[in-house]
Order: sequence, then C-alpha cells, then structure tokens
Amino acid sequence: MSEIENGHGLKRRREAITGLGDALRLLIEQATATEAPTEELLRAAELIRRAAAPLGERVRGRFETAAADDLLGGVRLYNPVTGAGSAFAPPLEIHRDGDGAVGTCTLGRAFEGPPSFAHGGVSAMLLDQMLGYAAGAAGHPGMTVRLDTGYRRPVPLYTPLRLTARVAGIDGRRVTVTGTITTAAEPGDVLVEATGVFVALRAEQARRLFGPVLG
Ligand SMILES: CCCCCCCCCC(=O)SCCNC(=O)CCNC(=O)[C@H](O)C(C)(C)COP(=O)(O)OP(=O)(O)OC[C@H]1O[C@@H](n2cnc3c(N)ncnc32)[C@H](O)[C@@H]1OP(=O)(O)O
Repeated sequence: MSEIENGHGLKRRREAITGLGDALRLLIEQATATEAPTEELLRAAELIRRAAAPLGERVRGRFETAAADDLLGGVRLYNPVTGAGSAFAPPLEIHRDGDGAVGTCTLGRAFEGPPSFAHGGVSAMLLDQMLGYAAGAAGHPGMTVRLDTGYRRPVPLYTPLRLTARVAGIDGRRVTVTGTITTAAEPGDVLVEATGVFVALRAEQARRLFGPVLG
C-alpha cells in the first residue's frame, strides 16, 4: 500500500487504526451497557451500518497480513487480546518483567459472564496470551497445546487487573508456563491461575501452517 511506504505514513496509519479501535471499543461498551430508547437503538444500527460500508470496500484475504502489521517484529494491531485496532480486545498491555511478563487491562460489560464478573473463557483467553508471550520472551515461542485454568474467585468488571506469567520448565520442544490474574489493587489475592504447555514448531510444521501467510 503506497500511502504507508514511508515511516511517517506507517506511523499515521497505526495511529488511525488505534483511533478506530478506541472508537469501536467505546461503541461496544455503550452498545452493551445501553438502556437507551428502542428508537435510538434502531437509529444507531443504521448509522453503524453506514459507517462500516466504506471500510469494506478494500479488505484483505485470509492469508494476507495487515499492511500496518509487522509479523516478524511482533506488531499485530488486530490481535483479539492485545491489538489496539481490535474492537474485541480489552486491549491487554503486556511487557517483560524480569524473567517473566506482566499485563494490565480492565474489562467492560462486553466481557461479562456471571453478572458483574468476567466470563471464564475471557480469563482463559487473557492467560493464553500472557503465557504465550512469556514463552516467546524467554526465547521459546510455541503454540498452545494445553491450557489448564483454575478459577478461585470471580474476576470483577470495571476493575484494573494485573496478570503475570513466567516460564516454569523446558523439556525438548515443550515449554511449561504458569500465570495468574489478580486485581491491580490486591496482587497477592489470586483470582485465576493457569498452567500452559507450548510446543515449538518444527520447520516443516511452520511452513505448512504459516507458509501461505509468510510467503
Ligand atoms: C510474542 C508473541 C506472543 C504470542 C502469544 C500467542 C498466544 C496464543 C497462542 C495460541 O493460542 S496458539 C493457538 C492454539 N493452539 C493451536 O492451535 C495448536 C494446535 N496444535 C497443533 O497444531 C499441534 O499440536 C502442533 C503443531 C503444535 C504440534 O504438533 P506435533 O504433531 O508436533 O505435536 P506432537 O504430538 O509431536 O507433540 C509435541 C510434543 O508436545 C507434547 N504435547 C502435545 N500435546 C500435548 C498436550 N496437550 N499436553 C502436554 N503435552 C503435549 C507431546 O507429548 C510431544 O512431547 P515430546 O516431544 O516430549 O514427545
């Protein structure tokens, strides 16, 4: 895409994608929490359909990477957990912390399972990403083959959360990673814990699975 060939164009596009992601997340939050009159819902649906139409005029196919992404550099703006451009992502922000990783996010209404608490599948999704990040950051990237989650206490909505992950063991192609979710205010009180097993792909597997994307 010629408009982003120079660095300035790429920066501007990434900012625009983040801005669109922010707007979509606001929309999802308001649309999930709303008790506005029915007429307002009907009007909003029409407006949203109209706003979506031009975005659909140029789209990428399943095996095409977003022009603003950098797969090998780890930039994935539409990742459903961390992507600033994803309407679906909280988004979870992750950074390295010593030999592990720490993440932060706050979950809104759209992630609700039991009333006023997060859906258990959402907690598993956040932890899968955390554990996978920690495996990669430790130099052992792989795909999840197993994820065990223990739900000790419900995860509250609208509450800053803190997630942790660290590699617990490496055995050939298998990396075992453990992680937790707590509130940011009470990092000693574990709400959810997880243990994941990640398997490094053999070169032939990586080619088979991701060849069409990487070219
Ligand atoms: C910085 C970037 C951050 C990125 C974070 C990403 C986080 C998100 C990660 C994901 O969500 S990945 C998507 C979900 N995962 C998948 O779709 C993976 C589906 N599984 C596969 O495609 C295959 O299992 C795979 C290609 C990964 C491996 O296939 P193999 O045929 O090579 O596996 P194989 O059966 O030979 O097992 C390899 C090793 O793993 C072990 N293993 C397999 N399944 C296991 C399991 N369920 N539990 C424990 N160990 C297991 C297996 O015993 C064996 O150990 P050994 O080498 O010691 O013999």
